[in-house]
Amino acid sequence: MKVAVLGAAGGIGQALALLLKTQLPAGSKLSLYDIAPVTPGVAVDLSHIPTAVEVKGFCGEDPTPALEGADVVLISAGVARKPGMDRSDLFNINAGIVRNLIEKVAVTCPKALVGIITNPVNTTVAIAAEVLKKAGVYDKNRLFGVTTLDVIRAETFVAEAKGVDVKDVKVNVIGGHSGVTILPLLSQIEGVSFSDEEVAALTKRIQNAGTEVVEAKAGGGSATLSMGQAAFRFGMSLIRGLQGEANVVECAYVDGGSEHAVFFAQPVLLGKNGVEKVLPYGDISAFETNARDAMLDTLKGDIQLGVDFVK
Ligand SMILES: NC(=O)C1=CN([C@@H]2O[C@H](COP(=O)(O)OP(=O)(O)OC[C@H]3O[C@@H](n4cnc5c(N)ncnc54)[C@H](O)[C@@H]3O)[C@@H](O)[C@H]2O)C=CC1
Ligand SMILES: O=C([O-])CC(=O)C(=O)O
Repeated sequence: MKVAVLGAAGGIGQALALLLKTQLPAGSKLSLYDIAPVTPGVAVDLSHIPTAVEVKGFCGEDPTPALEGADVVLISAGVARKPGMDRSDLFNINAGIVRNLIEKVAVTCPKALVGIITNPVNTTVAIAAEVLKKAGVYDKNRLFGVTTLDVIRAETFVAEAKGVDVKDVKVNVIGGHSGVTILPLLSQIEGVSFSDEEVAALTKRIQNAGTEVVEAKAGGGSATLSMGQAAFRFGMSLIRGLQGEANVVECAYVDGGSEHAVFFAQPVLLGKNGVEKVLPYGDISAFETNARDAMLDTLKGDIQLGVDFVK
């Protein structure tokens, strides 16, 4: 199994690379790429950790050597938010970065499963899809917007609020990955109940959790360590699916035939070809139905921005 991390010298990339180096299955290859010249050094640093995972680092303008033979590509290359910015403010810089990287993926490892972390995810995933379509290699089952951070935040905050073991809390988060497009389905969580006020407050906190970190870091960036963990969880689930493990389910932002929007985050069953099956997200409350319907104009607008960028 070969995993490539693009943006590997950054805050997310380094945290993710550490987790992958220590926990990928024995015999795996880890390939780190970033434009930053420090990247080969990050790989040398990690290579001193005694695990049976071979790690190589690449820098410069061309990611091709890092992508050769990759089964999974996780992309966190780009710029992060500062206080006062929305994720959409990152579009101007990150749209072109994702387009250029995906052009190389399309040529070098068109069959790889690709997880996009770079914001604004609602739009960058649409950009990636259009680039892959142009290259004639688009497979909707192999492209994912990584929304796992919303899931782990929801699970953490619910466990804290209800005083239950976080291991027992499973939350589906649907929609997209910004503001009102993030919709945690709190009504479905087994074993806990919430007042209307609690639902409103928890939903808002989960939607604004990225901003909570951006403000706490006070100009020093956005979530990196929790995102590293989230990307690791998602990347490992992709790998477990590729290896034929049964019942590997994650929420992700996919082109899954949703009635709501071309791309929509919902639970998917992962397998040897990426998305094995898009799963229904189940019954939702009146509050959640309203929130879902209210997000759709924003989400569709975000997606269209990506489509137009490539056209
Ligand atoms: N999907 C999600 O839930 C989350 C997404 N993010 C997003 O992830 C992205 C990365 O965040 P951080 O790691 O904190 O940023 P960072 O600034 O620490 O790292 C980004 C890295 O990308 C590299 N880079 C820039 N242009 C590149 C290119 N053309 N090719 C290869 N590498 C390039 C930089 O050299 C840097 O090392 C941001 O867009 C951020 O908004 C952050 C948190 C959560
Ligand atoms: O908020 C940001 O800019 C980074 C991000 O996507 C998150 O933490 O969810």
